[in-house]
Amino acid sequence: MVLIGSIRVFVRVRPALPEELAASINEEKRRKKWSFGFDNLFDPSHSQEDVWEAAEPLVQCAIDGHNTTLFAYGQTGSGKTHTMLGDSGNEGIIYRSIRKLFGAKTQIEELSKGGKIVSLSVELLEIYNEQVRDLLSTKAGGHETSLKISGNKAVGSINQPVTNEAGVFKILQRAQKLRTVKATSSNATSSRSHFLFTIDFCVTSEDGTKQVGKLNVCDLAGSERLSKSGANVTGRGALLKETQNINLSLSNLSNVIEKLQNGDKNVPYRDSKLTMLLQNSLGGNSKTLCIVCANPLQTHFHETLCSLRFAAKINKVDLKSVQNFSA
Ligand SMILES: Nc1ncnc2c1ncn2[C@@H]1O[C@H](COP(=O)(O)OP(=O)(O)OP(=O)(O)O)[C@@H](O)[C@H]1O
Repeated sequence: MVLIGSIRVFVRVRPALPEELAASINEEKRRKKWSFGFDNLFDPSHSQEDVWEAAEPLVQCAIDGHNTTLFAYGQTGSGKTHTMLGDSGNEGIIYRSIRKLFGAKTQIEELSKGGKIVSLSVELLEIYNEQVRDLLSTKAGGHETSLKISGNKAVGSINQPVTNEAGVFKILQRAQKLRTVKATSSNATSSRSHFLFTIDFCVTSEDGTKQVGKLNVCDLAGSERLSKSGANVTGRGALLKETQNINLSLSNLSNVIEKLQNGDKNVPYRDSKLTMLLQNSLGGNSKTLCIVCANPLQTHFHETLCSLRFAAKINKVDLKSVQNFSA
């Protein structure tokens, strides 16, 4: 993959889950076809390893000193958390990125050659109901405190220096437990917040020159129609507010990317916390990969089509590399 230009888009259609299989048998096939162009398409037979192999060059870009962002977008329950975080034994992109950095024949060793000093630090934030929270806070209830943003930084957030794989895994696992997750009508463990994992690199040469790079990996909260989430039911006001906030910030993200693609000077970064924090990592010389996740069932056809339209909007590819998708 040649990493020139701005945004790459992969689409990943997850397999039907055992409990969904029975429901999908009687689904009527649609006749109408839509065609979209993407950089990569993963069907249900593709593994975490396959997705990692395609995403790895982007992680390498961060190590080489670029501001790089990978984010997962899609309907609730479509496989974003599975793709970005995964489970032990079936790890997703964040865990594999850390292994790439610190594992055998490490990138860190490579970077440290010739007396260079490599320092790394990790930041873990969630954006819940348009409030930025620090998942690395160790104060009791500290992760529920809302942080202000100045420029594109969460004021007072912890940048935890890290030196080894085990250390990063430990803080990541703790942060995952603190993340706001709730049951919705579509997903028993739905992430109700955007999860932002950032690793900063700084390589200082003997003459004092510094090379910095940043890798952001975001597991975004799932988009969902109010009726499907069950949020419009009386007494579920909190869920309604969450769903509205999630949808609003995802539509702001889409607007920002569209304006960047069009070369517009007025990019509405300040319209949501997510785009404020990602301001320096979208556009310009940054490298961005969006993994659009999709549910394979016909019942979710409209949501899948919306996600694919979002993907098509941000991924203006030339027709030579078009792959077809029909739903
Ligand atoms: N490629 C896959 N292979 C097998 N199972 C998968 C795959 N992708 C997702 N799943 C399973 O599907 C379910 C929903 O996935 P996941 O929680 O990752 O969705 P999500 O998009 O993060 O949802 P939300 O936005 O509600 O948090 C989980 O049980 C997950 O293990």
